[in-house]
Amino acid sequence: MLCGLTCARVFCKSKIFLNHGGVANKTLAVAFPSNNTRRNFSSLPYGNYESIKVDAAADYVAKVQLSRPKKYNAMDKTMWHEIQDVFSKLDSDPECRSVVLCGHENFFTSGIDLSELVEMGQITMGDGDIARKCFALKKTIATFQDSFTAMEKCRKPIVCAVSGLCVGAGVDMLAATDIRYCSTGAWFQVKEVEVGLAADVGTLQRLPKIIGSQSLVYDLCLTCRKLPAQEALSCGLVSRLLPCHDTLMATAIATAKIIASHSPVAVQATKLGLVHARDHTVEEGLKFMQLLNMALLQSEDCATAAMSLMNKEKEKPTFKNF
Ligand SMILES: CC/C=C\C=C\CC(=O)SCCNC(=O)CCNC(=O)[C@H](O)C(C)(C)COP(=O)(O)OP(=O)(O)OC[C@H]1O[C@@H](n2cnc3c(N)ncnc32)[C@H](O)[C@@H]1OP(=O)(O)O
Repeated sequence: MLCGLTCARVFCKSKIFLNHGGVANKTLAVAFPSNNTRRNFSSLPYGNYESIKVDAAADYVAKVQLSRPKKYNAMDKTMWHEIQDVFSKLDSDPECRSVVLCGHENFFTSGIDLSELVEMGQITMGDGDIARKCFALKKTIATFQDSFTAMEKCRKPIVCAVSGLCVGAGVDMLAATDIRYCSTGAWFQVKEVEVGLAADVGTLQRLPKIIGSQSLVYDLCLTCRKLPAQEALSCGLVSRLLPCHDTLMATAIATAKIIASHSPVAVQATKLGLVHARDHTVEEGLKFMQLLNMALLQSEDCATAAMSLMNKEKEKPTFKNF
């Protein structure tokens, strides 16, 4: 903190001095190094996916689109694997600062590909020892869980845009994202009980912490009724309801762009702090932030941002990738 704020003061003074000397741009060059280039996320290492498409929605904003349209984006093994893979890669890609996750304009996803459930059923049917079957199933469930947990672990905030249906594992996935928007006509269904399962890839853990009402959580999870867009908005499952898919996408991208314009250090630390806060007491969360910020307050981003505000700069400062 000391280092960051000291830098801010030094920069601040030098700007005043340089302004008098009429070379303010030099100050900007020193304070806001611009080493940034636009990245096309559709190239390697993101170019070889089958069930998802990865693209650049804007500078520093990756767009991940679920893409098995003939099956309403049902999640087969490939898609589960690719979701895990892409969010792990985006997590450590310094040129990605935020992500927009979307599906098709008529469907986000119809949940797990039912053939995966059949395959899991076959494990139980086969001859062989029950303990070994149990461990095989446990491993499969853990692999599916890891896909969505990779989204939560990805330090880059994820803005999820849902149009049309979002069923079963789609809700588990949605619940692992950070900002959720939908368009008119979207609907959500926690369908697992209807297919003879208890949801096991995140809905039961994350949904109660997203929507305040326990009664509504039980209602949705036990009746499997379809939650319409307007009710999803009023219960807080989504924070914005847009009139159509195009406006939804434009709004989600605009939000992701704003996030990408901020200090990546501050943004990523904020996501870490919020995910931690969800699962800990206030006291534990405050201690966690002491430890996190005793490092991060020393970032040059803090000096840069503070100086820009103090000097009432018209242009937003730029920050190095992270
Ligand atoms: C360890 C376990 C981990 C995770 C568990 C997750 C649990 C879940 O996800 S539960 C939810 C499972 N999903 C479903 O039950 C949805 C099943 N599908 C439907 O109910 C309907 O298809 C629909 C989504 C409501 C859409 O209906 P409709 O508009 O009439 O279109 P269809 O003709 O039915 O579908 C078009 C095409 O897509 C195929 N498809 C749709 N969803 C799935 C799916 N989940 N799995 C596999 N295939 C799916 C459907 O069969 C059609 O394909 P065709 O080849 O054209 O027949």
